[in-house]
Amino acid sequence: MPLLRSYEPSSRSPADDSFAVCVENVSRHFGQGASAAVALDDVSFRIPASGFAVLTGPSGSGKTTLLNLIGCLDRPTSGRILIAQKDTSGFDERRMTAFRAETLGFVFQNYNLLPVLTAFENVEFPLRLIEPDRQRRRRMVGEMLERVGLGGLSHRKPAQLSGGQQQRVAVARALVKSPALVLADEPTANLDERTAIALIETMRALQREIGTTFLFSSHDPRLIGEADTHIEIANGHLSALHQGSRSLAPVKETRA
Ligand SMILES: Nc1ncnc2c1ncn2[C@@H]1O[C@H](COP(=O)(O)OP(=O)(O)OP(=O)(O)O)[C@@H](O)[C@H]1O
Repeated sequence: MPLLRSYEPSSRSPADDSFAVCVENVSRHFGQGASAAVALDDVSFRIPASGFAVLTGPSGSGKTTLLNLIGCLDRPTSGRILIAQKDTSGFDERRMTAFRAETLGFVFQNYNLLPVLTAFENVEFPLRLIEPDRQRRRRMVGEMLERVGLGGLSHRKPAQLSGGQQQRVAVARALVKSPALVLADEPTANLDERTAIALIETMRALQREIGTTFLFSSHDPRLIGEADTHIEIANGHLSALHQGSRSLAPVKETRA
């Protein structure tokens, strides 16, 4: 039986289950006094579960700040963020770390693979925290590397792989634990056109197969064109939210 599994959220209600991410009235301020900066100001939106979402905005608009908050790498100054029906605002550091390991996968513009490890070991690395059975872990890694088209190259180290192949290793590493949400920061920025298209197709196929939700920060029109949800931010505010072919007004939430 294939080891790739569909993500099954610990449901509270059918209404909750339909969203992988709920950002509710989130603000993030940095510094104080004259040096204070408002990176995000009262931002609210939702990303449906098992979808392809893209986040766009001009330089300095707050994209990285928002991805860091959703990735549980930072905390909002006010507001709250629910991921896979879990309110992350009450998490202490230990819970944040465990939640990241279990629920989130990350793909970076510069791949961020560990250079001393092979492709296989890079993909296996995040599983060590959550899958103690070595045999099972190795089967999951092998299956995922096959799935991204790198079955024959699993013994190679990152320096022996092309940029596109390295990014496939990074996608396999992010997806091997079937996370609820994968956050990807400009994943196609360093790839040529053909390689980028092939990577987008692979991510889309895996998203449909596993049911993981993807949230990309990207300027890539091919990724934006593929998105089910398009979140636009400008100057720390939600400027537009497009879902499917519809364009929705920014969602204003009141806290429960
Ligand atoms: N640690 C910080 N301290 C002070 N200001 C910050 C900090 N991090 C971000 N900012 C400010 O918050 C705003 C949003 O920054 P952010 O990095 O989120 O933008 P971005 O949309 O990701 O930009 P880019 O596309 O250029 O990477 C900017 O004005 C930035 O200067």
